[in-house]
Amino acid sequence: MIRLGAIADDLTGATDLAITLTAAGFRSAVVVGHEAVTTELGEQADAVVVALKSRTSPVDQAVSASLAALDALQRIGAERFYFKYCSTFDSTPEGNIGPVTEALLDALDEDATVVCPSFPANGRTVYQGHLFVGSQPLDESPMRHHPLTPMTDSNLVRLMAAQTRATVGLVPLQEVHRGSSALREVLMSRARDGVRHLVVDAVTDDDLRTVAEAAGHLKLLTGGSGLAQGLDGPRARAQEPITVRDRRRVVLSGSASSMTQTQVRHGLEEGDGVQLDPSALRADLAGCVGGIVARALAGPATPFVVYATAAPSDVRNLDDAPLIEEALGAIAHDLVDRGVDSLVVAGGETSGAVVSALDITDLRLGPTLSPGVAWARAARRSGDDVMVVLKSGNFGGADLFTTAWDGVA
Ligand SMILES: Nc1ncnc2c1ncn2[C@@H]1O[C@H](COP(=O)(O)OP(=O)(O)O)[C@@H](O)[C@H]1O
Ligand SMILES: O=C(O)[C@@H](O)C(=O)COP(=O)(O)O
Repeated sequence: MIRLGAIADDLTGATDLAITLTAAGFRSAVVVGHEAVTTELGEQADAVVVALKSRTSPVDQAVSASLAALDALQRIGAERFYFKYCSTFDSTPEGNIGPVTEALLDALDEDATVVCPSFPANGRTVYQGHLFVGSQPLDESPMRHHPLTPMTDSNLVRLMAAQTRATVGLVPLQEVHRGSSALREVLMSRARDGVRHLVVDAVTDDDLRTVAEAAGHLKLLTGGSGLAQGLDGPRARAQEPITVRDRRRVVLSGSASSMTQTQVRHGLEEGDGVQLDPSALRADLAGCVGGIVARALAGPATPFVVYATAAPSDVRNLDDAPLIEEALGAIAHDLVDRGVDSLVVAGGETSGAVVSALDITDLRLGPTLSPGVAWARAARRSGDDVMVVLKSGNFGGADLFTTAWDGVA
């Protein structure tokens, strides 16, 4: 019987959470969409994370996909749940974090939950309800210019209140520092007073462990992956061995995040690459894909980086986003068809597109490269496996695109 059922609003978020759950001693599996949740999986894993692509989808679609995932997880025995969203609270003014949390609480007949995106290992902390990225408030960080979910406020209470009709309240750090028993009393009493979404401050991993312990009575937790450090798995040895046979090292980057831009520039200095040109893609998608695949296969570039954005000025028209995703998915498909057995993919939406083009059903996490970034063995519906790193936009060091293969190749 699985101990934890999780729902992640994008793919990199799902792998990020599974990395933390694996470290916390859960045998974890990431599955793509609710249809891939099976009874066998429930027997093999202690935690199942359903990866959705719902972060920027219309609210009603995000809600129905999340409820379908909840239902599938309940069917394989899950009684405790985790809604994973971005540690930078990536969302639109109307959702989808608020409406999905609300719908999950209703379906579970629960009064309240915590809202806890803090992830100190990657510089995301929450103080007095304000989300910081490193030393900058969220709205002064590069997230202000994110192409799909620009974040122009750092106040989580205000952001969440705009996305839900229910009451949102703040549990400040002082309450967290009183320890888990006292904090649990606070969470319970605020819930009795009708506060449904409890934004809890946390600036260190210790704070997160206190929050997780205090929230032990809640059926639903919500947050980034950091909060999951405080969950106790059955301590199974859970990491998947990763083996890469093919020498070619290809990075597919649709991410427009500032860390990815640094990684793209570094990768181009160390290896080779090509930038996607939306107008050329629009004119002849198949021709562009074929040309790029041929160049990547000519290798052995270390690495070969296919990228959409190397500088903020590269993002000219957001309407190009689906075309870029389609192209990167098609490139991934052709490369794997021709024997490439490992790919580093940057960006959550982009990872969703690549995973769907490769018809991947589930992922098991292998060695970690940096907080929130790890290799995974991805099982395809066709029966073969491919090794992937699905990198969240702002995660990983500057040299990730060159060093990712050290130790597995
Ligand atoms: N130059 C560009 N022009 C238009 N859209 C872009 C460009 N670069 C990236 N995108 C789109 O922006 C989105 C980036 O989201 P994602 O893959 O989640 O990465 P991140 O959140 O790290 O930026 C994708 O849909 C991608 O196709
Ligand atoms: O919590 C996080 O920051 C990540 O797991 C995540 O969700 C990042 O999303 P993308 O930047 O869209 O990859």
